[in-house]
Amino acid sequence: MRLVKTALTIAGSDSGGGAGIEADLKTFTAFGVHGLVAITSVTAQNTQAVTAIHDIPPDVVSEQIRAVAEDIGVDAAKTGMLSNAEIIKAVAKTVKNYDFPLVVDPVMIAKSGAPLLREDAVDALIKYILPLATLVTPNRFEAEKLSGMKIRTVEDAKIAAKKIAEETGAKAVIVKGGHIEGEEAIDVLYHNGSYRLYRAPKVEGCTHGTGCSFSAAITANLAKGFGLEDAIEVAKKFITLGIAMGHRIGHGHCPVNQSAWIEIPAEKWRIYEELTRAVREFEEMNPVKFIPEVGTNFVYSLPLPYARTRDDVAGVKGRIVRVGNEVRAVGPVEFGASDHLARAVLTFMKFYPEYRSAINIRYSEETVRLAEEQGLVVSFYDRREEPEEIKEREGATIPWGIESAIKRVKQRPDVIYHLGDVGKEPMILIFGRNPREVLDKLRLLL
Ligand SMILES: Nc1ncnc2c1ncn2[C@@H]1O[C@H](COP(=O)(O)OP(=O)(O)OP(=O)(O)O)[C@@H](O)[C@H]1O
Ligand SMILES: Cc1ncc(CO)c(N)n1
Repeated sequence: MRLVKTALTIAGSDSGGGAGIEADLKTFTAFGVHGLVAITSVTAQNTQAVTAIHDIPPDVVSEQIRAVAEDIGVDAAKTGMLSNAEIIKAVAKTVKNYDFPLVVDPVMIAKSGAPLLREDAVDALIKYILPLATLVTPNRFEAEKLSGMKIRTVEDAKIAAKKIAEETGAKAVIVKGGHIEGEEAIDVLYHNGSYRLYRAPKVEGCTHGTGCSFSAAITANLAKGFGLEDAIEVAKKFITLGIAMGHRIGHGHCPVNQSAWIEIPAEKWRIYEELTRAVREFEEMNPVKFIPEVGTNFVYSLPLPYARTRDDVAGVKGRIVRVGNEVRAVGPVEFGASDHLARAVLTFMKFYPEYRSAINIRYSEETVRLAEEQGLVVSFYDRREEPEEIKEREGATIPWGIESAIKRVKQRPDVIYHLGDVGKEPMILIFGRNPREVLDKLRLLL
């Protein structure tokens, strides 16, 4: 028995790695599905343009499908760029020999505006491929072409989805809302005679490869045995995250980030483990004299580009306090458990992205002197220099303070302190790439 599921993509290659086969394979991997490919066309492409297209001979496309289907087996497949009518006919003829579910992304034009399907091949797509589709995933413009009607609203999308299903014989159609006006990206599914809407807020981010990655995510989840509607639900979450976390590369439309889906949870788990261990070590060091009145926190942030808000930074819930003669963490390590120190580390990362961990300890002149003697780079900020408009803005003091302390010294600081203000306890912050490094610096001060 084969334990891993397989998904096949029949599509073109995007040398920029943002769309096409490359996006599909990354998406399959993000869902733990083994990816198979039948390349239809090689494009020279980047985030700005498609500069060359070389179609693969139709019999070679068919043979790629046959080779993997016969030996390995295909749990679900998708089509992307099919380029010309001959390839379309060859693909239709070959996939008919097998009974895997087929998701058809009717790719016509790239984000950059380049045609990826010959004008005269649209009819072939309708005639030969759509009748075989478990699901068709047109964007607004593709749906207009396939239905022959204008689409401006969700209501229009509903009519078009039904029309495409009824006229082509596709089992289900989802008209995607990325190009339809509005605050939300609403995708309209027509399936088994009824509608279902999939909604997500429109996010600022990277949209090269959204259609490919979305249909690949649906295909991967079909391969895993999800029902169609559940597969789409997961794919919708996946694509929304991928757009928001897009890789800022190239000079045109930047690509979706398919690995955010697995990287964020994996990193969170690693951070949780490392920080929990470090907090235990800190407790064992029992540095009673380092615990300030407000308590200590110890934080560790997700890496960039995932570190955006305090919820992306792990800390100790309830802080680390002094109980009699002992140092104890009040609660467990959790993401979002720190406010002040999380903001400090997020600001620090703007200047030194690898420095993701920090701890705050009680201020004393002696500790600051010791840090300097030990060769640590020490800087400070003075709350009395804080501009009025910063004081008035909720949560702005710490970012301002950390930034001014960083700018005060030529090297990257290890330690930043401030002397407090009315009702504000003075404090020392120690920064490091990870909790281990923070503890190593702290040991120098014991
Ligand atoms: N800015 C956005 N914010 C959130 N979701 C979006 C955004 N843009 C597109 N989407 C979603 O991404 C998915 C793909 O839709 P889109 O309409 O962008 O496909 P496409 O035009 O085929 O993409 P491609 O550029 O790869 O051809 C859909 O689920 C859509 O709702
Ligand atoms: C190869 C390829 N397939 C699909 C798309 C759709 O975005 C693209 N830009 N390039």
